[in-house]
Amino acid sequence: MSAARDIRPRQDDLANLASSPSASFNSPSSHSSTLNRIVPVNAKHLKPFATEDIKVLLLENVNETGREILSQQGYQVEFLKSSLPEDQLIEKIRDVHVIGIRSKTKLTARVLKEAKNLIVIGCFCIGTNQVDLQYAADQGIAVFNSPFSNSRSVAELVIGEMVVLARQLGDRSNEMHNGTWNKVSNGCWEIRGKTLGIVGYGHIGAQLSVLAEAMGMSVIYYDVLNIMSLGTAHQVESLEQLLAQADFVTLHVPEIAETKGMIGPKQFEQMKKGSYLINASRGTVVDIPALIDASRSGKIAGAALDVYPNEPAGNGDYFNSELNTWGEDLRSLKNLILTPHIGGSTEEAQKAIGVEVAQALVRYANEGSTQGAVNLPEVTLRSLTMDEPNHARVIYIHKNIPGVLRKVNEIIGDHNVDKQMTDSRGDVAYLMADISNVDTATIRDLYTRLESLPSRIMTRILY
Ligand SMILES: NC(=O)C1=CN([C@@H]2O[C@H](COP(=O)(O)OP(=O)(O)OC[C@H]3O[C@@H](n4cnc5c(N)ncnc54)[C@H](O)[C@@H]3O)[C@@H](O)[C@H]2O)C=CC1
Ligand SMILES: O=C(O)C(=O)COP(=O)(O)O
Repeated sequence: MSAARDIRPRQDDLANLASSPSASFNSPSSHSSTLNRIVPVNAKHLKPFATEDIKVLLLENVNETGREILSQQGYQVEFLKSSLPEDQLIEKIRDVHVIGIRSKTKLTARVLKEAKNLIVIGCFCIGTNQVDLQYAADQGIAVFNSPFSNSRSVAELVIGEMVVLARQLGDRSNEMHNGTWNKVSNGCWEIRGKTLGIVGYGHIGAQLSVLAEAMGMSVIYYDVLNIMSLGTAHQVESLEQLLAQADFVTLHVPEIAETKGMIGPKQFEQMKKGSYLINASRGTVVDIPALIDASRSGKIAGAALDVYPNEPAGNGDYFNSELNTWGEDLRSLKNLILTPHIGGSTEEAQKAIGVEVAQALVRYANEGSTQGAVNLPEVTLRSLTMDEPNHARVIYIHKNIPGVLRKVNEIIGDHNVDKQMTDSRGDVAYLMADISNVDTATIRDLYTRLESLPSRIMTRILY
């Protein structure tokens, strides 16, 4: 069995590498020109560095299932319960190879520019709008998420909220907490027989559709894609049609340019009088001042919000509601449920997300597999074993321009390439090749030559 080693870009090893007899390294000028280092690692699994060298930063209270998987790899795992303000994030991210976040932490181009050692981002949630995915891809940084592990939790929350809104339970409960007995049936309804309008019929919307029908509701949905309906739900052609028919409108779209302010004054006008709005997608999808107006005027009979345009960083922080033009805020409204972005916050969801995303991070760091990545082409080769002596896996992330593969194959083609896979996504391409019968000096030489190609974004060699 051979010793397993790895070559990886790493900024803080200038001294080690500059003295390397078999390779020359230039000073770093950008993320993609950071330096590499060669570290022996344990022979059972191939690692990108010596395991104890990998620095992982986990923010926003990532579940312990994920923390354990990463710690068991021997990585250095730093865990924080909340997100960080941008300046502190920039300080911390400079040093780390792997970062795990949830929906709050914004990984903008400005932040990522400082992340010289970063190879991968794990979003321990569904949404990836908080990450500049294209910038990350352009730097060769892979991004993973958990596409559906909390979908059911969100769908169940929405079902619960519809009953709570239809029966004004939030207000009744508040009154009782204040010592007031107020037994009313006016404006209180069953949800059976009502129409639910789902905007965005993806993982959450579709799951909700099934649950709502089981409660006796009729389901209509609007989506930019033509999507097969479940049960007896049916797709409508426009948002306007949905708003005109639905007793409950619930939003399950991603935060993208097209969905910002999707529900504003005009859409509240188009809703049925006495209907309800639920938003557990992203805060920017609903115009909050318009919601306040629609609630004050009695156009809508209630609303449930789980997400906000500006959310506090951590527990205990002050929640500041936006105001309408009259200076009225959300907290003053009747029959309004406000929850602190807990749609996906169940034990089941968080445990499953912890496992799923941490495993993807380990697979990427240890083996280079981009299966499930949201910003890079999905490329995978079968798992590496250390049974094959003098075996190396070349990972070459490069600009998707003509002629690159010829150049790469000129470099690796003199060796025994056992398998190779390449794919592109937009301007970025990802190549993986397993090579046998190569010694350390050859690996260094391959690395140096690949690094010197103008198409290079990031080179990693696992061995
Ligand atoms: N409150 C919470 O804790 C949680 C919130 N979320 C949010 O919910 C969103 C939806 O989640 P999933 O259902 O898993 O996403 P998904 O990607 O499975 O489904 C989204 C659907 O929205 C549709 N869509 C996109 N743009 C649209 C537009 N302009 N008009 C109509 N439909 C449009 C898509 O075609 C897709 O079918 C996530 O992006 C995330 O932001 C997700 C999980 C938890
Ligand atoms: O999964 C998502 O997109 C969510 O919005 C849940 O976010 P969270 O992990 O609770 O910060």
